[in-house]
Amino acid sequence: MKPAESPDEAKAAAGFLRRRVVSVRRPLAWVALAQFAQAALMIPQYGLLAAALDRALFAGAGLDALWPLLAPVPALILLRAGLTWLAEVLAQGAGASVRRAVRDAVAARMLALGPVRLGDDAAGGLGALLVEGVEALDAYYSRFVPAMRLAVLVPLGLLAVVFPLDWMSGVILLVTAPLIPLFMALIGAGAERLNRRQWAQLARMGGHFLELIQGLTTLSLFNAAEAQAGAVGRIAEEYRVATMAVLRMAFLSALALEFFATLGVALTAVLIGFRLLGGELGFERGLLILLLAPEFYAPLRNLGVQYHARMEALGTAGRLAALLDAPLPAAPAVPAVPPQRAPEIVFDRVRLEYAPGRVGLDAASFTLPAGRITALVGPSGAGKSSAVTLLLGFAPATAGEIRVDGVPLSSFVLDQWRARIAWVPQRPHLFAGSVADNLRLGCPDADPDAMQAAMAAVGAEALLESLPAGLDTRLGEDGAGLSGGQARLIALARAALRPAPLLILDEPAASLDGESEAALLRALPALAAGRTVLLIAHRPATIGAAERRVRLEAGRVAAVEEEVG
Ligand SMILES: Nc1ncnc2c1ncn2[C@@H]1O[C@H](COP(=O)(O)OP(=O)(O)OP(=O)(O)O)[C@@H](O)[C@H]1O
Repeated sequence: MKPAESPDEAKAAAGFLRRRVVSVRRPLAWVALAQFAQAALMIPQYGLLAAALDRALFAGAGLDALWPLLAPVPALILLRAGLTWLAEVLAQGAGASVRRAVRDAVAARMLALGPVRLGDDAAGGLGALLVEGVEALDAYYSRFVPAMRLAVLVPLGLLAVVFPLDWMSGVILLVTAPLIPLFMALIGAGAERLNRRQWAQLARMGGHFLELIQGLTTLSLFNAAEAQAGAVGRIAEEYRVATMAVLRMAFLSALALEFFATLGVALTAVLIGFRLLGGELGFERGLLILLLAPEFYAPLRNLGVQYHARMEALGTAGRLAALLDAPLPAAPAVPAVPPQRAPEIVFDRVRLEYAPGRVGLDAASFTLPAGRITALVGPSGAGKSSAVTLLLGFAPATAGEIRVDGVPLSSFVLDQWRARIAWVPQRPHLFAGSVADNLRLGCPDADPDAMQAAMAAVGAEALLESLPAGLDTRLGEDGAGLSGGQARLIALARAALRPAPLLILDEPAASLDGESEAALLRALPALAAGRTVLLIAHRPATIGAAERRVRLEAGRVAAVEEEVG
């Protein structure tokens, strides 16, 4: 996804943030109430202090006379502290709940879109979006939204108190207050653009870092690690420049806010001072207004401080909105039930065009007969994986149709259809966890006996014996701790364990030694029993294990060979 730059995308970002306020409306209402109550208690607190000082200074009152005025003050301070704490806890809860909901939604969307539709996004960029991007939303909901409400409620409330006390001070507050939001809005537009740029740099840097880590071996071997590290360094420098621009803007706006707020307080103080001297205003009243004046500007200044939270959230919301609004594969109007038994699959003049000019399959017609092993063969780029991409529902056919027992593939609900498929991709992924955890992905309620049988079925008994804790052996991320061939054997056992009538194997013997390959090929008929098998194969031995061979060339079927006898 590109950085959110156009006005439409900026609007989508703001809409995205607003829509989510609704989901935390209740806790945020409580936050506003607690904060407003906390601010309201300031009035009796300062009122009592002003009265006590007035009596002490001008009426010579002793501690006995002042005691009833001062006694409630500590209780008011404690109560205000309690309310501040409560508002903070509630605000943090609201922020956390939005983050959780957005992360769940983004993760679900990524799963629903699948690898082909997500293809434009570098993994690092998506990772940054899920982690830092969602994190940036927190302060918007836990700080900015409450600050915005308080910036309206408290000044209005205080004006209602100050006007009856002294209309002149009321007018000064009323006139100077709008200058702060006005100035904020003026610099806001520039800050928004800078924040989006900063975010785009961060996503780019994430992508480069991930590539650097994933490709470390290749880069070291080609002596290119330094060049790549240099590229990361350059991007980090660009990120620093973008960040400094954001900070400069933040400091500039803070300076302006402080200036206007201080000016307002100073103006109020000077006018109160003159009128105190002239005897036009009582001391108690003047002092109370003077104590309240900074509190009048405080929520507005706080809003200015929290404004960068909005900018930061807007910087990532555009990308989150684009991801969450990306069109999902259309669900069938009248879903069909996918087959329970080995199906016959027909590709009927199927075309897959990933993007204009990027053709994976071109009017390809072939059949995978029910219960038999069909090999898709052909040179690299011929369209073999594209056929699998279509079967797995990661992309829809651009033209033509795939039928499963005569029913169009598009009439199945994707999840239900995928539940009927056992798949071993070219580079199978193993997750951090035990071997058993990885096997159970294929069949969640498989018991240890079934798992051992599955390992035996793919000729992996020797591997199982060599693992220090057998099925309970812990694996690192992406099967770290296993060789490529060992990881493939576990992925094959995972597919063997899955009770699915369609088995798709993408070059199953890749990275296996001769002995393991022979064991796997011996096990293949048992593995394939009762299933329709699609085998992508390059190696002659693997191709030989198939009963039918469909040769693809440049996305088209070049030949179909049937085993005789
Ligand atoms: N996600 C994608 N986006 C754009 N083009 C793609 C994508 N995946 C594959 N292609 C293109 O589609 C064509 C067929 O690729 P495919 O991966 O299906 O070939 P293959 O026969 O499986 O090759 P190999 O044996 O190397 O795996 C290629 O020209 C490839 O560049």
